Amino acid sequence: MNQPVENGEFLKFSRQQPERFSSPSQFSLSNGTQVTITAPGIISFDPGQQAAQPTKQIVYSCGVHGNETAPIEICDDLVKDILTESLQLRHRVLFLFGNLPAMDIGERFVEENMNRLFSGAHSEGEGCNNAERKRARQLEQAICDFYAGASDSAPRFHYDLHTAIRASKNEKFAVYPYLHDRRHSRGQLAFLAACGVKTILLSESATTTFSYYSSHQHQAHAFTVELGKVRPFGENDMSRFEDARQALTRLISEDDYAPTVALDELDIYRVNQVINKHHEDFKLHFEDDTPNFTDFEKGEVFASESGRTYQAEYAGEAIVFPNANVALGQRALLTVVPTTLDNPDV
Ligand SMILES: O=C(O)CCC(=O)N[C@@H](CCC(=O)O)C(=O)O
Ligand SMILES: [Zn+2]
Repeated sequence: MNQPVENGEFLKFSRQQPERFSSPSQFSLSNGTQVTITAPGIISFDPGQQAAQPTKQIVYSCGVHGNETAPIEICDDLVKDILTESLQLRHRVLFLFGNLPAMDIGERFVEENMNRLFSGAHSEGEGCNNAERKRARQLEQAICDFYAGASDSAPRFHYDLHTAIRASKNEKFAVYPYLHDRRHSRGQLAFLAACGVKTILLSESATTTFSYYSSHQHQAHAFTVELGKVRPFGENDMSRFEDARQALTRLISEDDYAPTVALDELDIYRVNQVINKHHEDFKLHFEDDTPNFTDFEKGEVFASESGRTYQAEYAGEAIVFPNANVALGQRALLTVVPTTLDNPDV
């Protein structure tokens, strides 16, 4: 059957003519790849007879924040390459283009930060069923259905691709969600390093982010991956994303892409403080253009609000994702301190 996505322009049609994908559809490419479109921005591929044994189950998500465009462009290109058969897959892969309305207005979100709505947070609180909550539910369901489509023993992966709001001393970095009783994976650190991501933040608490959802609910190897800085569509220097593009391509198209890394090549931090905003007068005590990973002296004040100040507990404690302009109750700042990973899993 002819494939109904001309020139592989799945993202373009998802944004401009979402009604084309208002009911689920399936079709096959001439190379045997089976395509399933569940909704605008949600498309999965199964290489069928061409699949490696064992197959991996890989999720690439992007645009959970609508203005983080470089990962959207990378995923758009990969989907086009698969649909036009210039890329042959060896593994099952699901692409999720998260927040289409926010992409259209070039903003992080429309009503609510979608990356605080997973693991059931979309259904908490009264009477709020906005588009971002519905989409978070739909994205969770897409992941459930996708992982259910292969044996439980097929390893699961989810890379939730972002770019950061501000400049960063370490341009590319990843958040490794809290693993509870599971061990960190050396192979995953090597894959991230191949993407150019050599700074890793080990989270030490449950969150309502997308990557934590896949990690905790589905035991996936899952990460929030920050590939650079937020820029409008068309204004990214894509040469800065070339390593990531190549590694993401190789993972889905090679039987067993298994890069290696020496742990001492990595900068590993653990999250020390998760500072939430509780009052409207919350303010940061450093300049707006202070880059991520700027470190502070012990006792220096990071932020304050009515009744509280937040300060460095360690010499060299560094800031990540500072943002005073978040909703009450949400994270306004992470602080991190260097650590080591003594005994990672394979
Ligand atoms: O640069 C910023 O302030 C935000 C960039 C971003 O969207 N980061 C993610 C991190 C999610 C995580 O902690 O795993 C977010 O804030 O949602
Ligand atoms: Zn983001």
